[in-house]
Amino acid sequence: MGRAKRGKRIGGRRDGGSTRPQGDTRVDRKQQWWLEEENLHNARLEKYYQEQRIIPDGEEFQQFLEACKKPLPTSFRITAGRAFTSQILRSTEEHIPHLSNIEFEGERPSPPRELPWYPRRLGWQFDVKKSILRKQPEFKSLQGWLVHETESGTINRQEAVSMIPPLFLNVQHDHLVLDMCAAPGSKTGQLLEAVHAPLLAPDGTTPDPATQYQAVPLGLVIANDSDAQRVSMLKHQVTRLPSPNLMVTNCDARFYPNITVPYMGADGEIQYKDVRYDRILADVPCSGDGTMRKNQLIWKDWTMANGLGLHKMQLQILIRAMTLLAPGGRLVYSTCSLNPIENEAVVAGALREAEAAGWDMELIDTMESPEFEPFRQLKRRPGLHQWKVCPLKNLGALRQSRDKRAAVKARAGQSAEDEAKAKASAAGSDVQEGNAPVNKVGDEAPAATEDANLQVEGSQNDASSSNTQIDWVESWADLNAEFPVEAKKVAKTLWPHGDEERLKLERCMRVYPHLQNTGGFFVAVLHKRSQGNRTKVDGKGQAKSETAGMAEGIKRALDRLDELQDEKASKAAAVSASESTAEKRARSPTDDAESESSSVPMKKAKAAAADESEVDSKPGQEDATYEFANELNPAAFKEDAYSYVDLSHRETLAIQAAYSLPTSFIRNLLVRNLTGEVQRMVYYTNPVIRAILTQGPEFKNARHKYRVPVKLRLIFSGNKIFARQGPTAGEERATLEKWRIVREATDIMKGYMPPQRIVKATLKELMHMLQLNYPKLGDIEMEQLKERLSSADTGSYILEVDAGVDEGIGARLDDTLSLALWRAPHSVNIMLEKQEKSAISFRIFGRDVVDGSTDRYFTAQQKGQKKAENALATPPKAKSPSAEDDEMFNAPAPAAIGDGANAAPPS
Ligand SMILES: C[S@@+](CC[C@H](N)C(=O)[O-])C[C@H]1O[C@@H](n2cnc3c(N)ncnc32)[C@H](O)[C@@H]1O
Repeated sequence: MGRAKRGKRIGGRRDGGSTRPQGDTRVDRKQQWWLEEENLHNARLEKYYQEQRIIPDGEEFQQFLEACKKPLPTSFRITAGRAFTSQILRSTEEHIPHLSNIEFEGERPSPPRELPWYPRRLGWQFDVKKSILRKQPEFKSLQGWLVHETESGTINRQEAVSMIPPLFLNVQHDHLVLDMCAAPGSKTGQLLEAVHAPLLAPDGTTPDPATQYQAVPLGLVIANDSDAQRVSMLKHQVTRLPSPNLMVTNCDARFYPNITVPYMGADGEIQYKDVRYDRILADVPCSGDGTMRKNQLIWKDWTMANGLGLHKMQLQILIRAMTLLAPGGRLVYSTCSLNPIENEAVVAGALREAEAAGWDMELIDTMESPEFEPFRQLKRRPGLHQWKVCPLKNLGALRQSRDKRAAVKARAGQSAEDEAKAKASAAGSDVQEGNAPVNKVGDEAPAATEDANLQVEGSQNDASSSNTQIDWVESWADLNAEFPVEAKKVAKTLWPHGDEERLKLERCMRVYPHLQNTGGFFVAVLHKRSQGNRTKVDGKGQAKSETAGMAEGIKRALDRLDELQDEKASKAAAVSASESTAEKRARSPTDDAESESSSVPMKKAKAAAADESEVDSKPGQEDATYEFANELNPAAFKEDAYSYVDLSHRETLAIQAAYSLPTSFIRNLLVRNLTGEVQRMVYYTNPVIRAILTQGPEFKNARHKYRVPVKLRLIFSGNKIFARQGPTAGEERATLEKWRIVREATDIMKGYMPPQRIVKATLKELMHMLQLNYPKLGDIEMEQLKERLSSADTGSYILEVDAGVDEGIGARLDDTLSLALWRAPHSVNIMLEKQEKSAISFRIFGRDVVDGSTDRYFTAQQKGQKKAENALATPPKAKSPSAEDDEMFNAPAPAAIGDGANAAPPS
């Protein structure tokens, strides 16, 4: 029973969003409990942290407790590096004067204020009651704006403290990043944004705005979570920020698999190596007591056992992270718990393990390093050198039971002796054994059974329990001396070892609620200096690890492999053109091998890597279906295949020709079927992901025709790029009409569009198009615009609006705006959902100019009908994790979000 409960807690810890599906009755329980303020008290929790001395006893500890009992302010961050980033920042600032000095029902709510430690003014926080948001007009309008922008992905609701760990990773364009415990994905969002647009340069200065944003950077983010349900929330969250640089996996972080890739170093040789990451985030499952301001049930449910039960798993995850980190790489370990057992004890345990393994790991001093200068204003306390341990939740019961047994034993011994003496004195003769009424030892005293555990746990769970005594144990040796059987199950790493100063644990960061009105958090930033004696060597004597900055070597190797493939293909084409069938038959079978002679070491390395493949194969499996591949996998895993497109397929060639795309681009087009045929939706990934998915032994191996990355349990990758238009009865469409560029691909395609496929528009023309929403060509009243659009062929375009100001219409655009445009035979459409068009209109024109009446997809009636249809067709979905539980960010009526903008527009 106890174990099941703990398991649930691990998977269910929430941070930056809730996991609870709509209609979950636990939400009601929470709300009910929330209202009773006297519940915000837990004598054991308070005593535990007082005795741990996480904060000096006295006045400050009281301030800490008071802050823990106040509701958490709302915070959000503005998506960095996108076309509208500066516009959103300006809108946020423009709201402030309107929200200052407002009095409502006797209160003066405070306007949003920036988080002083968040770089480039992109983090914000405010503290306003829901009743004010609903009724007070200016705050109501702020809420409407936040709803629009959150849905558009330009604003992200996130707890302020949860924004800290990714900041200290300072992710750059070429970083290989692993987010080990990623769901629901608030921090993954930050990491992904940073790969596209780093918040800071590597030295902590502001990056050059001209090069800050890259649509397809070299690096990648792998977001992983072991909980299948939470992984689907993660997928939902990250697809708000479409990226070709993301993979989502579903593995246990403690055993996160090695990913093997080709790598070309300075010597020009291609070797196969295991990926070692430049940046790793281990935001591990924890007891979550730092979130008590948001999740007030913590006051009720907290027990010491929560942290104890998680310590071992946290340590295992951190050690795996250290293993997977590239020398020169950086790792952040974080929890939203205040408990040293889950924090300093884990970091110290892992550092000791690293020392033993010969890895040069150290904690980074974030106060000293100039790179972290921008975060100086983050108020924090140093990590602890000392903490206390109560290693067993039932220690009191064990002691009682032991003492009782000893007493019984003593009594039994005493009475036997007394009786013997009495008998001896009465009879004056020898005592006859067996006559004495000796109790069986242990009859009365319960042993240390589960029942005993449960009894004690029950009393500990009671938040109002007056029994606050905590049975601290000085050291593991003391526990072993007292209870050797139990001690064997307890990790020695729970206790300080006396080396905490040497390990510089003070460099860890503790953020407390009272310091700057936030939740509580723990963050440790670690650095790996050099590879020690644990460097793995494969059968060929090649080092399998690599220093930071691997992405470039992977790309170089992939380019060379592509070249070799092209050479081979053109040779084969030349041979088949010039040779007769008879000559072909006579041709030496070694010719093909010779054509690759320059890559002999590579072939050997590939063979060696293929031998390491973990997936089984049996003869005859080549023809098996994808379902069969699932049977190979013990844990059920259903995902469609990932195949890069067949370069010689008719549709691939047609897309390539229609959009004049280089082969190097086309190679990165991905489809979700076994054959690589281009059928309905085409995705795009960056080359490093292609290297992982096509060149690793799992995928190279001929046995794995299924192209389902079973070992990695890949759940999601690829940015939608082309969508096939609906079938046209009886006629073949021209390619440009058939393959539409989807809106998520605008940034990727911008740099590749032929000039004739870019349509320029002024701010006034943009306004006109938004007003018409989905105009027939004949409805366009601006003659030049009408002419430009009418003379364009049907198909996909990028509509480009230059930055500028048009005072006549009250418009201002800070950065060039690019939007996907579809030119149908009789109409044009900006490929955005109506809500997004409204959001853009607000940003540029300060008001919503979009005419809803011509919206063909989202009229109120259709919305209602669609919702009803969906409800019948599909089980209820979990809410967006970023929006749940937060009225501020919830649309009053559910918005029709879905494939609308990407649905095939009528021709
Ligand atoms: C603190 S939450 C992560 C929050 C997330 N980083 C964010 O910012 O949204 C911890 C996550 O770890 C996951 N988890 C628990 N055990 C795990 C394991 N052994 N391997 C990987 N993930 C695990 C849980 O499912 C949970 O989603």
